[in-house]
Amino acid sequence: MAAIHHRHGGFCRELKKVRKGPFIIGVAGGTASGKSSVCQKIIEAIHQDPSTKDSKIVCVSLDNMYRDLGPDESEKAAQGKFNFDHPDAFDLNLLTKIMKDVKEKKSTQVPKYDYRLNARISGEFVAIEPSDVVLVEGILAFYWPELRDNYDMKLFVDTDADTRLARRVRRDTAERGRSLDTILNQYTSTVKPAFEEFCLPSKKFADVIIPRGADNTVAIDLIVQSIKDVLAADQQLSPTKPNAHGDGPLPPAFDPLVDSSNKRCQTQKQYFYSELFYCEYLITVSL
Ligand SMILES: Nc1ncnc2c1ncn2[C@@H]1O[C@H](COP(=O)(O)OP(=O)(O)O)[C@@H](O)[C@H]1O
Ligand SMILES: Nc1ccn([C@@H]2O[C@H](COP(=O)(O)O)[C@@H](O)[C@H]2O)c(=O)n1
Repeated sequence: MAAIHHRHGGFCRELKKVRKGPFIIGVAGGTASGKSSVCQKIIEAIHQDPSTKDSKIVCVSLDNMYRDLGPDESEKAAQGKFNFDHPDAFDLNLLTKIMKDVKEKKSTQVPKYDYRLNARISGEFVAIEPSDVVLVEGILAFYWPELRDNYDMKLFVDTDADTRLARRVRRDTAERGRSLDTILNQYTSTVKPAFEEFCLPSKKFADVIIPRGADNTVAIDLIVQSIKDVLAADQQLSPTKPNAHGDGPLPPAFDPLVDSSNKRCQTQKQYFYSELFYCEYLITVSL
């Protein structure tokens, strides 16, 4: 029941024990499905809303977690023959360390990665500051249970393979210094088989599947609304906020009966969420 308790903590004081760190969202999907674009849209929407504009939201990309290659592997990579879509291509220790820092709301550093050199850029890092919401995106974001278990919400960006390949050709020729021949060889020899073996089966872990990626504004709006609800609940529970309710009665803003009687729900969307919260409240109290 942790997933229900922690997401709508206004109903349940146990929430404080369930999630102390940031709200962590895993975002998986095939290459060029639109994972980064979806994350960008979510971040923009949170920053644009006056009620959440001061919340800290950050994206950590598994693209920066590729491990260093040995000389033979580098040679293969230069020819487009190294399998960057296999779990072994990633630095799991680094990933684990960064997730630990992020969960504990500690500042951390993610190495910058150069796709032209197939290597980390020596001495260059992206700083990740302690955040309220952390998006973790990558083709294998759901693959490792130890990574997956950190997520409070899991999104799978589901874009058809033709569209993804077309986008990858455009992107990798323009931004990653690849020839068309190398891209197509890599795609058929490693990218596609690894997608089918490691990425696609992980779709079953998703809470929300987003067809068409960043074009799916309805799905993104719903996800953003859900994040805003979590941020609002966190604010209510924060001991530093003057309106924190501690062990007292439930705050009116989170009383499901008040919400479902529509006093606080001006829009249909809000009403939908209050109904959803009420259902979760009933499940919670019945356990
Ligand atoms: N909805 C879209 N329409 C057109 N191009 C898109 C769309 N979403 C992403 N792209 C382009 O496709 C490429 C891959 O998108 P990106 O969001 O980086 O995917 P991923 O993070 O899954 O690799 C980028 O060049 C991006 O500009
Ligand atoms: N040196 C590298 C490292 C990775 N790739 C490819 O990147 C893809 C993952 O990134 P997306 O933004 O597309 O999700 C993955 O499919 C790798 O094949 C690469 O080509 N070279």
